Amino acid sequence: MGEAPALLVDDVQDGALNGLELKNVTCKTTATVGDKAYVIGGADDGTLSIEVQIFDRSLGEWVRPTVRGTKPVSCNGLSAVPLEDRILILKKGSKPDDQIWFLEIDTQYVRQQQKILGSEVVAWSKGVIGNAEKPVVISGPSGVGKGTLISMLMKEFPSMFGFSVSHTTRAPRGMEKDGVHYHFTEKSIMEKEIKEGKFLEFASVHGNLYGTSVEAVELVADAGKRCILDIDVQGARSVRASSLEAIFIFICPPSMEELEKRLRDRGTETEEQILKRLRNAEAEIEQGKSSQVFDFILYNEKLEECYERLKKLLGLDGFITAPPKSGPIEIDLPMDHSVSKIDNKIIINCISSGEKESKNLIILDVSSLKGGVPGRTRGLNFQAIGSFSNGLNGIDQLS
Ligand SMILES: Nc1ncnc2c1ncn2[C@@H]1O[C@H](COP(=O)(O)OP(=O)(O)OP(=O)(O)O)[C@@H](O)[C@H]1O
Ligand SMILES: Nc1nc2c(ncn2[C@@H]2O[C@H](COP(=O)(O)O)[C@@H](O)[C@H]2O)c(=O)[nH]1
Repeated sequence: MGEAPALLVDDVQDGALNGLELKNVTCKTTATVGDKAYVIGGADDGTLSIEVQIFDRSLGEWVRPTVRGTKPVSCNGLSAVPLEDRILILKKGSKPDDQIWFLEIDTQYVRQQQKILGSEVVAWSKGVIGNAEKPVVISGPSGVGKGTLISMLMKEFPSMFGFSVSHTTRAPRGMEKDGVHYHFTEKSIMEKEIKEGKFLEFASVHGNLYGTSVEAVELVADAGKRCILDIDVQGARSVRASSLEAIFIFICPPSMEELEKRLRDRGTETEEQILKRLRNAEAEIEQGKSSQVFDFILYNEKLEECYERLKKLLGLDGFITAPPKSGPIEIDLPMDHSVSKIDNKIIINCISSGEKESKNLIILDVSSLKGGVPGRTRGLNFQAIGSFSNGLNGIDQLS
């Protein structure tokens, strides 16, 4: 049986937190986890995003953490519910797709960032109802046919897959477009952005810097599509170690001779580059076959056969046309609500004007949360009880 409902929202409307004065507090909320009180709300300096400050009770001092992820824009009020490794934030008076957020405070990603920076880090991720399909990471030596296979998949299933557009410091090839094939950038800029935590992974490949930005993966998720990442083995290893749950596929050439032929026939690299890519290919193939990173290895000998096996792996064999795309499920929370928590259930009590008590409840189940950075916490489930004037977006009311 669950414990008695406990109101965990601690609005600091009176400007005081445990006897400490807070200046200009408007629409701020605190959530206490252990010795730390997280003060979350609109910035005092007039910026539009929600800011975070931490009061460390054990040290008796304020800490301004490094904040990773896209910050939510400020709103008319916030509720905060501490969970194990993150704080659930419900935004009042925001659009349905912008109401549920998580402030990660002790997730794998946050701990990793704290280790790198040696200071306090928190990270924002948006709450997503249900479970989206896992992203697909495709790796393999240069010239094996990754891009060709991905193009075929995107052409056949345009509404299902979205490509994660990487950043690179290499020069564009003839037909390549900035922002479509890659974000072409400069080394110094990319290095600065890596330090700022904008990249999910990055690696030096064949003498240039390549990386997947958190935003590149978020953009695909926002479009309701399954993300495909075309990255090298080092990048795949980094993603495997991150909080992003994905399927990892390694594409192998039938032989080194065939790989060389494909690279030469493609005609996009200089002789020096071809030789460098072939040298690197031997080590990549060895790592791809022996490492624990990859879930599947596909040999790309005959293109059509390899493509059919790829579709089978992704559960797409037998699809005559792409399955219909369903929009994201959203809940439209009313402006007036109170929040409590019983076990893994967050009870949102929706109070209509004139009512003292409400019979309208939304119950958010946070028992199966997954992931976090880059940008999204998935696995939220919900149940709606009663009649809602605001209604639920994208789903029928359950009772
Ligand atoms: N099974 C195949 N048989 C013959 N040629 C192939 C096959 N698969 C791909 N190719 C050709 O090989 C060349 C390299 O393919 P592609 O550019 O897709 O490789 P890649 O793995 O994406 O390389 P990179 O990592 O350098 O981007 C292309 O010209 C493509 O048309
Ligand atoms: N670790 C990463 N590797 C990447 C990324 N984007 C591409 N790549 C890999 O680089 C090589 C070379 O690509 P090319 O376009 O110059 O031929 C190839 O193996 C790609 O898979 C990335 O974001 N991160």
